[in-house]
Amino acid sequence: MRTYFTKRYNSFRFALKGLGAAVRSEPHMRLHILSAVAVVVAGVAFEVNRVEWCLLVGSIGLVFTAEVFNTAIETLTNLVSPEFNPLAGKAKDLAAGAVLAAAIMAAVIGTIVFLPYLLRFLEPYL
Ligand SMILES: Nc1ncnc2c1ncn2[C@@H]1O[C@H](COP(=O)(O)OP(=O)(O)OP(=O)(O)O)[C@@H](O)[C@H]1O
Repeated sequence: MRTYFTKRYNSFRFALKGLGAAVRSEPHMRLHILSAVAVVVAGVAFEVNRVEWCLLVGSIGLVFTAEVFNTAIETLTNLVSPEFNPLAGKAKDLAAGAVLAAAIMAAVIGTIVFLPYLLRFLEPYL
């Protein structure tokens, strides 16, 4: 039983180590974190509702997840094929494409959520 919990605890630690490695090695990851902080600040400022929070947090999570997978695929590709290979390039381009798709969706969701609040906020000045 004790071994079971020690193993689960170690798996959790390794996963956190992976997240830390992604933040340290990937400038894009730091950009995503900065964007996420801006979204949370805007969400608090505009007092978005519960469903809107779920959409925003889901979008942030999707972009983070895609970036971590992208980093894993890049790392593995560099290990398996350090020399030029069209398939290695394709694998990296596909992984980067997944991050781009998630980021575009997040931007669309952010616009749908925040635009009405922004327009209401700016109404007196327009
Ligand atoms: N071994 C390779 N063989 C063929 N093409 C490659 C190879 N490595 C990289 N490429 C091409 O160069 C692009 C950039 O690769 P790179 O490894 O520099 O990733 P990156 O997007 O710059 O990642 P990061 O800036 O996060 O390190 C890839 O998307 C791919 O098109």
